Amino acid sequence: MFVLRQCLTLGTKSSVRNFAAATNLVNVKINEDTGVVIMELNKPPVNSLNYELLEAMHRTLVKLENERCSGMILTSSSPNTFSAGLDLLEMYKPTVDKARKFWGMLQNTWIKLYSAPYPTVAAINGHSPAGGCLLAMSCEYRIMVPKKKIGLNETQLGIVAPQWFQDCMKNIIGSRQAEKALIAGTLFSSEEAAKIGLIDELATDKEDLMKKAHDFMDEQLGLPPLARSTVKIGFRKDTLNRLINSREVDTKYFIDFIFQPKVQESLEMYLQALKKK
Ligand SMILES: CC/C=C\C/C=C\C/C=C\C=C\CC(=O)SCCNC(=O)CCNC(=O)[C@H](O)C(C)(C)COP(=O)(O)OP(=O)(O)OC[C@H]1O[C@@H](n2cnc3c(N)ncnc32)[C@H](O)[C@@H]1OP(=O)(O)O
Repeated sequence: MFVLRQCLTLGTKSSVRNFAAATNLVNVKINEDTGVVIMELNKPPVNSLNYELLEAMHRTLVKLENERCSGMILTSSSPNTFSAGLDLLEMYKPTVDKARKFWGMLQNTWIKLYSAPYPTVAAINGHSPAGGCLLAMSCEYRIMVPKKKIGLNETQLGIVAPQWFQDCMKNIIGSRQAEKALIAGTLFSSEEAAKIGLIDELATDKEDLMKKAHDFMDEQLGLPPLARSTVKIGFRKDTLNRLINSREVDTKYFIDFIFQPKVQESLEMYLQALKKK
């Protein structure tokens, strides 16, 4: 399998097809021999997750259900950032309708990604705060380049990571570590994240990152797919159902929370600080 993949990636026999996407916010390539898909987030400069990017991801995930997709590697085209998390502009002075639509699409995308039956790997080639960390945590396996930051830093911004973000972290690093990290809003270095198990492997550089992602995929493709996915969904169903059964309440929390004047003030200050950097 490894040799076959090397031949394919080195281009001796090009069987990689661009997956027709309605936008260029995600670049999607499917290897027609192995069925492995690479989904590259492509919203410069930092892949902040606005409605349009989430919608493009969601549409791709739906489309993959009807393709011969055997696995998916999620990565980013940005040189420095995997994803900067939710687009703060979606939360800063939106209309209620816009905020509701945005949150609904975030929920849709997360449900699809978290419940994908095929193996999913986050090839984290840059910083991955907040919603970026959520995307990475929703994959089954995480590999990260050195000296970048990852974590649910919401508390530090004066906002609260939603319950399902928190659940994802708890499922990966355990309740005690997650409680400490969430209360403090810790952003871990790649090296620290590897120590506590928030990421599974450290890569030496971007080339090594993709090699390791394909290695993990090769291992998974050797397993009986139905047994594999049944176990995966068994582990994830409580977390999934917790959101699925309370989507409306979760949306109401979000709307009530972001429309508080203090939260809007914090967002404004944070946005200004980011612009001044
Ligand atoms: C009871 C409670 C119930 C329910 C919960 C209710 C509410 C919860 C609500 C929200 C949950 C939110 C989760 C989130 O994801 S919030 C987003 C958090 N993200 C961050 O804190 C990251 C911010 N960005 C950075 O730290 C950096 O940009 C970086 C490290 C990712 C990359 O650094 P660089 O130096 O490479 O790039 P910059 O110069 O900083 O940025 C370039 C450019 O991009 C703009 N930008 C950055 N991040 C965002 C973002 N998240 N949204 C929008 N825009 C962003 C930045 O301002 C720069 O813009 P300009 O080029 O200056 O115009």
